[in-house]
Amino acid sequence: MISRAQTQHIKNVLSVATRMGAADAPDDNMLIHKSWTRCVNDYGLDPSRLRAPNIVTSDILREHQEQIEEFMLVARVGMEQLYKRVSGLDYVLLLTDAKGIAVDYIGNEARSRELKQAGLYLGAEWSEQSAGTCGVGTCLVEQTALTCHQGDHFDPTHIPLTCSAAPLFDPEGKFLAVLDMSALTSPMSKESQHLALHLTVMYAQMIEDANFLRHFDDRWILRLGTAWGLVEVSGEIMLAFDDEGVVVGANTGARQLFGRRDGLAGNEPVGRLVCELFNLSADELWRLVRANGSGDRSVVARDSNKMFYASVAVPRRRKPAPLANAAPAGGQLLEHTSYPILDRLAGDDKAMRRLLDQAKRLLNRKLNILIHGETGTGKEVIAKALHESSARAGKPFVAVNCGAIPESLIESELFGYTAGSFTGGRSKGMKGLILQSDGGTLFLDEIGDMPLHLQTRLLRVLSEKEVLPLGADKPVALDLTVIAASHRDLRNLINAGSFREDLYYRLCGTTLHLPSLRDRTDKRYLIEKVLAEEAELLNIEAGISSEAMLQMLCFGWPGNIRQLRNVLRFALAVSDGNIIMPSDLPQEFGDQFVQQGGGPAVAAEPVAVPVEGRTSEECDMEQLLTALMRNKWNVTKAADELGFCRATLYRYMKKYGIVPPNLR
Ligand SMILES: Nc1ncnc2c1ncn2[C@@H]1O[C@H](COP(=O)(O)OP(=O)(O)OP(=O)(O)O)[C@@H](O)[C@H]1O
Repeated sequence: MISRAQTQHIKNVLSVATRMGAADAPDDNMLIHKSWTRCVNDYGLDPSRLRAPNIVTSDILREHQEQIEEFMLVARVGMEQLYKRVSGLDYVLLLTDAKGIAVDYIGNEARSRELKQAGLYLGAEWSEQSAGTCGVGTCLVEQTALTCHQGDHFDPTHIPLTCSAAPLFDPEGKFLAVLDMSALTSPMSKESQHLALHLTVMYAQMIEDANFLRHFDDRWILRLGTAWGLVEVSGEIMLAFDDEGVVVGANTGARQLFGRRDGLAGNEPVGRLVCELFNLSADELWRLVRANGSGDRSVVARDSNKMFYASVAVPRRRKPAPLANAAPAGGQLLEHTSYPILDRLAGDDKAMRRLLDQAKRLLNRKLNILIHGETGTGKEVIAKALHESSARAGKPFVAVNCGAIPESLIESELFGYTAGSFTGGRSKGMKGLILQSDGGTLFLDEIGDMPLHLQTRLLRVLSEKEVLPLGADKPVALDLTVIAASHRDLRNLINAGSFREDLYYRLCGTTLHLPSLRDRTDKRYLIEKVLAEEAELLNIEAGISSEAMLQMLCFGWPGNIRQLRNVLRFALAVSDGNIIMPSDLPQEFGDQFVQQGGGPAVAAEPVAVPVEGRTSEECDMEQLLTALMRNKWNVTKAADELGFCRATLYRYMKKYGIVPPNLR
């Protein structure tokens, strides 16, 4: 049902789109009106056809995320900072890629239904072609920051929204992403969004510059600014150059100064000598490096005659020197990326592989990490693996379950106490768990259960890097990495007032989301791995029958990998031989299998499968059965899921002797 306001909006859009098409009359809302015209004339969109938001599938979303995943890590830090600035104002932050797909999102979880309905959500497609004129889509086309406020939107369903968007470019100057700050409701006047646009532009620039510095962390960086005291920290204009003084990268500010951004004419600074671009001799350039912030730091750009203050930062990381007998000239040395402890945590599950790649890149950075996942998904296991793969391996790894320590003891356990400082304490006092982890990693499991007053003390430990034991008059300095974990969404706890927002931001330098076992596609790998580990403890060789394997693959695993380990331990204990049979599994396995329509359709005779490796035939049968059971034996749906036609699916069923339950 179209409202009166929407009908008026449609008329307005169509009248502008046809008028502008005839004579490109300038007006005060030019960008928006040009976009309406494109939507009608170029993309054939009809404003009277209301569109539901297009949210892509999780597989497609993952593909888009994978394309820019390194950049996303940097952007996430900026987004969290920005969200902190605007929290309580009901804004949502979206990061879209250059195709307009929202690859990252931060919003109020309590309003996630409404936000999803409006398309302000992870996976939403906001290109102009798909959504019409909007903050992200129009920013993508115009490559400039803008606010698309209420009636500026093309689609009448979007007219309650306000969206401020800013473009992000990669270190080569190519369009990379859009940062968008949107709200479901806002005051009528577009001016009300002035600050929102300003903040979006500012954080987009900060993210872009952080990405630039990450990309060129093995190069010299020349920073230029117009304020003398701020030039070391401002990223207004940055050029990366090599040991010969040749520019190898320029940020957006520098590209604008030299009149060129991707595709636009001008003098490309990359490839030229720094001394050619400014009135600087080579000696003066290196003097700037040595001056380290003091002395005369003014330089003048030769093209524009503009004066700037300059500073030069030394490379943060040196490229490894080529090895003797290394690859031929031009060949690349591979970076060392093998971390066996982390690598063994997953098989071929895409989400886990991505998470592990992300984890590897975080190693040895001074970042605290938050791990989120259902109980038993392996949060502590991954925290320990991160510790053991880092330079802190060999130093203490101290795990604390904040939910398991009685509230009355948690303070003394964590912070420790001096002799005689509390009744019932040890006479010599006690070094708390925080201090015990000095030099290593402190793993705080179930951080959401930590009482509020201790959150305040923990925050102080993290920000000041020192701890004050109970009864002590002087704090003790420490150096530690904190990995915190929770199965609950901490943002909900923040909204409910039981978790400190500042502590949350301090803890989540980055967040790793562990998938639940039922969603993992490497269940067979995990079953075989945990079975091998349990068998080794008993000093036996163990295997598993095809049917028991099938029942385990089809099980829902509410207790995740912990439950898997317990089930295998139980099965090995009750098994007659060393091959686990369906009868060795707890009762609920058989029950769930029959409810899903499984049963003795295949491999009535138990067959031991080797713990390592499997044939492609077994794999196909397994996929086939899983798809059939997941779709309640609906052959059409199962075939769709597998990407076969029905006839092919029937052919496979015949080949493996799979009989649907209703025909048995
Ligand atoms: N990748 C893995 N490979 C083998 N075993 C694993 C793996 N991940 C977890 N486990 C096993 O699962 C069990 C639970 O792991 P862990 O304690 O790390 O889970 P958790 O998510 O921290 O649980 P909780 O939220 O209840 O504290 C342990 O027995 C652990 O050995």
